[in-house]
Amino acid sequence: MTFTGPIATAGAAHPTARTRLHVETRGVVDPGALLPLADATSPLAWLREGEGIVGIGEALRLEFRGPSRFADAADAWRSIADLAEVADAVDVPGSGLVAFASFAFADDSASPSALVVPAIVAGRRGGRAWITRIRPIDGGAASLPPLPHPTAFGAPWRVKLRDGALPPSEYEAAVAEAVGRIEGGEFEKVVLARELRGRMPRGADVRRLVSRLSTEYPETWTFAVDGLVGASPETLVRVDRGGVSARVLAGTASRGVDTDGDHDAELRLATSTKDRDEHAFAVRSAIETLRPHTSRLEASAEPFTVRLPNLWHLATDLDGTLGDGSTSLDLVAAMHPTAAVAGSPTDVATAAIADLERFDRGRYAGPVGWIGADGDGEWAIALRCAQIGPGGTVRAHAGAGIVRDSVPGEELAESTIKFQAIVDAIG
Ligand SMILES: C=C(O[C@H]1C=CC=C(C(=O)O)[C@@H]1O)C(=O)O
Repeated sequence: MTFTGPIATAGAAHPTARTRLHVETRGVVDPGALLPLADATSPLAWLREGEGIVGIGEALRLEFRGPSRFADAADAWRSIADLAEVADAVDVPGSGLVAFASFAFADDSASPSALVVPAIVAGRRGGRAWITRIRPIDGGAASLPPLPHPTAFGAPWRVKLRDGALPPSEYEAAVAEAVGRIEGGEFEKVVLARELRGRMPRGADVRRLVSRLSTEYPETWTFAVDGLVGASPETLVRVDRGGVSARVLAGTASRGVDTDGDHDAELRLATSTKDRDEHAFAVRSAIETLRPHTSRLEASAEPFTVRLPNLWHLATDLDGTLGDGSTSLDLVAAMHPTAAVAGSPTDVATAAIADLERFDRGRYAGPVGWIGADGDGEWAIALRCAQIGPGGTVRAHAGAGIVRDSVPGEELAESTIKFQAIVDAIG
């Protein structure tokens, strides 16, 4: 697929990477919950443990497609940040100029990757709250947008999700085929996903879904960017004043039904050769891609277990120091797709996904997050999520890492547990 270049859409009169933005951040009395400030039908949000940012309106929006989507977005952002006039009286991660972004998983996806600079950002971090107002300097609004007001959530709504592409029997067949190819030496690991579909009622308040996810999964990154809503436990990369960190996840077990069963499930996962192998591929790929950009990079010595309400994961934390002046988006470009969502080796596994899944993942398993004017930012892998499309269509995806010892029925069950976050929140 060929690159079509940044596509100017809403926001400023003719928004491009050359658009000059005026940005003002000032501290405010803590407004309490941030979500009631967000737009009801297309909220922008990045939340964890009661902190984060929400965006309202659009000052600038750029879209990117094709294999160069990350590099093009990174270049565009450098230009936008260089040209912006920023007065930031708060100076914490997320204050000042920020863009929310979400990228398609595959180079040939029909889904555009979007970089959205809100007209207003409301944030809270480390006990400080702020409001940022952003306007285009040329040809746009002459004054800053008005301060936002909270609005009550609209009526409750539910969506019944049904099997979409790769229904259970076909998913199991794809897993069996993948195991055969692994045994044949074609690749070592591939991550295969399946789809659920539904339709939201007209005018549904999407903040209800975001709110349910952040309440039920407070330790995850709850995000809403351009219709992509989810609660991801996996930090793709975080850059904060020269520090780089990531949380690699791969290897999953469902929670036990009682305390003893739960402890057994955790222990089985921590000692499972199959899960540790699957995890090792993901850690290796993350280290290999981050190392050239860091002057120091350390990984936790052993994988540890992370507990979510519905499942256990094996996790490894990476911590390092940026060595080459990369922005967080440059690192995202280098790291995507990790072995946690593609497989290993990356190229062969990515081709096998296209071949075995035979559907467009859209932004599922792509990077989602925010970037600031200095290039710092926080990015997750878009997991446990649903994409809300035109007319209220909903597409949700969940997958599992397939290795030599994978059993189709067990991988299907694992994908079902992973769906639980979004299925329970939406349905
Ligand atoms: C591909 C997904 O999860 C990845 C992240 C954590 C654990 C995974 C696993 O155990 O297979 C997957 O690699 C998904 O949630 O759709």
